[in-house]
Amino acid sequence: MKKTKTEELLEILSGQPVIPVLKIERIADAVPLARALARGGLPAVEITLRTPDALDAIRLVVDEVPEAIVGAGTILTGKDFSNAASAGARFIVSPGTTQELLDAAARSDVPFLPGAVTPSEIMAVREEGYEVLKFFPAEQAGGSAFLKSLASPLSTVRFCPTGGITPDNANDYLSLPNVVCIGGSWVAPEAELAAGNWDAVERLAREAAALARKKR
Ligand SMILES: O=C(O)C(=O)C[C@H](O)[C@H](O)COP(=O)(O)O
Repeated sequence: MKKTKTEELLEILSGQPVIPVLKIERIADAVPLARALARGGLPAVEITLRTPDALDAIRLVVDEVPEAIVGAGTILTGKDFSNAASAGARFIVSPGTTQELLDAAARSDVPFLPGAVTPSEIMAVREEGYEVLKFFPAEQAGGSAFLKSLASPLSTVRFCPTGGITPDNANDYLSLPNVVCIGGSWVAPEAELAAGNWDAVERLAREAAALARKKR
């Protein structure tokens, strides 16, 4: 039987503890970066639409790095959604949720990870059929303590928190029952990208991939 979009999304997100959030300034970095992350054990990545070449970067990685699972992030409009889906993104991530995005997601076969923070926002998105959500900006919005408090009243909802997460606080999130994975940019630091230091990126990815969902 064909998987539902939620099943597809959960399969991708639960495959690794950390989803790298990538801002690709130089298109030439896209392929070696995705390869280094995959070698380190993080094949699923979120390429954000925050740079002019982001859609081209998605296309390139989809074409040239078959081991990568390419998602698109910073999706703010219905047009962004359809552009990213056409570029080959396998999942679509937004920092928040709008009706326009929900409509675009409903028309598409590509799974959507919508953002929500407050109980009311989460309940509204849940009414639309979403039970796997992005929680952004995680640290600034209340961090792991906030997420933990959502687990009992909103027990069916699970999150991928991002924003301000580092190796130092990663386990605070990964140890929560309502966290599927975390997102973060620390595995692809700008300085290492600028220097083309793919071995360093691979090392960071390997460390991130080894983060365990251990209990506190
Ligand atoms: O662009 C998006 O779609 C976002 O929601 C933002 C990113 O997830 C965070 O910017 C990552 O946060 P840092 O790891 O603190 O850099």
